[in-house]
Amino acid sequence: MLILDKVQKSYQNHSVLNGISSTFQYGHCYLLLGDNGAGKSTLLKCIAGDEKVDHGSIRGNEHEDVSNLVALQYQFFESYSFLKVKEVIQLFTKLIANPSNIKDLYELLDIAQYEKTLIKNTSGGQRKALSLYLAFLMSKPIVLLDEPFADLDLKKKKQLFGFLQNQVHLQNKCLIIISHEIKGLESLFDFVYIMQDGQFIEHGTTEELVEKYKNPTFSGLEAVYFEVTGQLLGGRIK
Ligand SMILES: Nc1ncnc2c1ncn2[C@@H]1O[C@H](COP(=O)(O)OP(=O)(O)OP(=O)(O)O)[C@@H](O)[C@H]1O
Repeated sequence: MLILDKVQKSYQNHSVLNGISSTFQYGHCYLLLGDNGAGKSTLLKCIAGDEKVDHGSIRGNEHEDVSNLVALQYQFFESYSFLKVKEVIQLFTKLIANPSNIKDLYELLDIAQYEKTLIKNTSGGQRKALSLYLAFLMSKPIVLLDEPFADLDLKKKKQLFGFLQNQVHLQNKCLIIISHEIKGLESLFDFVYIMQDGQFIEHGTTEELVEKYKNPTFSGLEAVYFEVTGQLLGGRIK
């Protein structure tokens, strides 16, 4: 279990997380929605221990340090410029105590097609795919993903959807996913949290929220997001 208790974080007097509290369980997948700058990435970095919180706490059961239990996929992978993709994967596989066998993810992300490319010459999409692969290679029980579906075609999105479902239900992981590309993927998410100005302004199970918020133009979570924030998923309209 991951417990956030009144988490606060500021950058140079700019308050980014304003007292966030919640509990996240293993075997569930959580969708984190919010406008640009709402604080979503900062929250994931704090959970991963990459950023220190100013006040409040992030912990597991019995006050355990969760940062060792967490793998974070970054939006951009900038390291190891002069290594090839395959070499980075080999390096990580050697460094990790119990690397996961995730051949299906390797194939799904078409990594074989660019495994001989230097990191500095890979495309943004390929780097993202590599960071997604490394996040799962690490065999951590809590995995935090930042826009994993972006840059994937519909077929790949569906395959990744299946992979993530398997990670949650068969591997009993806790996934927290920032994603604005959720059309047709809603059933992956057990719970939805909507962030605004560093706070959760709404949360609940996907079913509860879809039942609570209806809209004549939008359906599913698009309707929920519009009703709660007055904005379109992925773009402002107010
Ligand atoms: N290292 C940093 N130093 C200073 N300000 C930062 C830093 N990281 C984030 N911020 C600021 O914190 C706020 C929240 O940023 P964050 O990246 O967490 O938002 P987000 O919800 O993930 O946005 P997006 O959807 O655009 O990625 C923004 O105003 C951003 O400029």
